[in-house]
Amino acid sequence: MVIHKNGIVTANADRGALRSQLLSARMSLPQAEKGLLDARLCALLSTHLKTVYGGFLESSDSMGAKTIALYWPIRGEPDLMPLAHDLLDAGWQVLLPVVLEKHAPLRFAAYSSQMNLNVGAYGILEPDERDIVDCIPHVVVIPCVGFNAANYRLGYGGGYYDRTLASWRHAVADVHTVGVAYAAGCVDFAASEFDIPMDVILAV
Ligand SMILES: Nc1nc2c(c(=O)[nH]1)N(C=O)[C@@H](CNc1ccc(C(=O)N[C@@H](CCC(=O)O)C(=O)O)cc1)CN2
Ligand SMILES: Nc1ncnc2c1ncn2[C@@H]1O[C@H](COP(=O)(O)OP(=O)(O)OP(=O)(O)O)[C@@H](O)[C@H]1O
Repeated sequence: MVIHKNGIVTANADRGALRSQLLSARMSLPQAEKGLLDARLCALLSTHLKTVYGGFLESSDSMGAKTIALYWPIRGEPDLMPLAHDLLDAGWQVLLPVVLEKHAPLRFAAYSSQMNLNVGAYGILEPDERDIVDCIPHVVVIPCVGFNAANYRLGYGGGYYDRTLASWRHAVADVHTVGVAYAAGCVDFAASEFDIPMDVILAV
């Protein structure tokens, strides 16, 4: 048995039970509180990007614009889309995940402010597949249902981000992975064989 510090109790290695308890806790976060936390997380991510990349306006260099993969929020995930618009204004290319095929790596498509999004797999809004780009993003921001002290994350159990990062393994040193979560998502669990730790977890 594992007693997590936020009071959740699960059997050892029961990722499914942990996932569903974390999800119901996250979905019951009051809207007003969520709004404040999301604004803090946008500010934290923005500061982090400035620290790593030296200011938004230098997002273009001789190699072209910097690319960042965000996500369209579902199931009470932090909403970082307000930051997407600031990043676009500052010259970043913003990408969103597209599930073209189940049990396969994610693809990423260019997002722009006025675009219409389609309802994709799992009911998640995503850009049209004609906007898919083949590049590996400089930064991938990954929502976490839970995370542990060693920067491993728990997602929805599809293994999509793990498969995607594994598929970039030859270039993975160039991809900066940022897990984002609410602090209540910090729990103890053992990493599984496919789990790839995040470079950084930002939690509010
Ligand atoms: N906002 C957002 N978009 C994202 C992700 C994400 O984590 N967040 N993804 C990150 O991967 C991908 C979608 N991944 C998903 C994986 C599983 C389920 C899902 O509903 N799973 C079922 C159980 C799985 C099964 O047994 O087949 C469920 O929860 O009921 C949803 C999304 C791509 N887009
Ligand atoms: N690189 C990979 N190759 C093959 N299967 C993989 C790979 N990565 C993960 N999987 C499979 O995906 C399934 C889900 O993995 P896991 O529980 O780690 O998902 P998750 O990280 O919570 O989900 P997600 O990344 O979609 O948010 C597991 O059955 C695992 O075997």
